[in-house]
Amino acid sequence: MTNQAPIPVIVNGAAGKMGREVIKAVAQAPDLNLVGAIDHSLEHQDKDAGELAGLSEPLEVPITNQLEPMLGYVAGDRQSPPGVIVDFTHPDSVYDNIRSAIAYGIRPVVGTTGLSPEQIQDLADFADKASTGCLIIPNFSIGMVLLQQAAIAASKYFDHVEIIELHHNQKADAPSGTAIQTAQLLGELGKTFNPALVEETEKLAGARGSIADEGIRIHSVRLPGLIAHQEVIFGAAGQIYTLRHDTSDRACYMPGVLLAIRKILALKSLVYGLEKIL
Ligand SMILES: NC(=O)C1=CN([C@@H]2O[C@H](COP(=O)(O)OP(=O)(O)OC[C@H]3O[C@@H](n4cnc5c(N)ncnc54)[C@H](OP(=O)(O)O)[C@@H]3O)[C@@H](O)[C@H]2O)C=CC1
Ligand SMILES: O=C(O)C1=N[C@H](C(=O)O)C[C@H](O)C1
Repeated sequence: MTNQAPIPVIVNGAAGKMGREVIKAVAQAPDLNLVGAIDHSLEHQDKDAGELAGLSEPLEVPITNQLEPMLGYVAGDRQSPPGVIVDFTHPDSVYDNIRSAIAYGIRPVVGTTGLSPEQIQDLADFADKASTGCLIIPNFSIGMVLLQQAAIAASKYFDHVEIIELHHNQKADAPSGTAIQTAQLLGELGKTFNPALVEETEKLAGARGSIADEGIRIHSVRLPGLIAHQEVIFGAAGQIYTLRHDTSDRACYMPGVLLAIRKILALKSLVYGLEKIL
């Protein structure tokens, strides 16, 4: 047991599916202190974050849509460790949210997907200049890290691979951040995947999915009833090797989110991917 003051945590996207889970997880962690809950939706302004998240007791933290005043308030508290903001918002807002947080010295733990490689590089440069930790984690579940590691191991032996990601149909971005990261991890091995055997014609545009930089095809499925699922399918003569990860509850992301909040205070730059902090 240490006597260290709890880490102040702000949740952005507090009324969303992930935001509500994060509020519950932070509220139950004795070394963390939920100090702010932000959501742009006017519907939820001034509601108690704990009650909105389904906790039986209020947390006395009202939802607000005022990001910058909240960042300023937490940055001004010199008695506590540096503040952390957890972002599960929207691809359209996440870049600006991260820049604002870093400008105030508040460490961003980012789950929101949809950032472009150029935006991530720009944020890495900004975090470097500010000597401020920033974590961008396309997938917080340990099962996905294990799937990706297994895919990296398999790719040594297979030259053909495609990815199918399946999500609920309220997801804004496609392909998923996780699928893009999985293709990047395989691409980093410097291998050319999927050498074409015939000239292919798409009779319907998109029939063969999108092609990530690494030549790996990604197919996106969106249906009600799904949460988040991914298959990485390797093929070779006479055999198929399939890796699959399924989520059945968003609670699966919370150990990774809490780990990221605790680890970010020791970082001075941007780190991408949960596997780098395990
Ligand atoms: N890294 C990971 O492990 C995971 C990442 N994700 C990603 O997290 C993001 C959020 O997912 P999810 O919770 O399912 O989505 P939701 O739509 O359920 O939640 C997003 C919330 O953020 C709000 N919001 C949108 N824009 C802003 C903004 N500019 N400022 C503050 N709040 C805003 C939304 O309000 P409104 O609905 O009114 O627009 C909503 O309440 C997605 O990018 C998703 O891909 C999801 C699961 C796991
Ligand atoms: O929107 C989601 O739900 C998810 N988004 C992330 C992604 O785009 O990879 C992580 C997980 O797949 C759930």
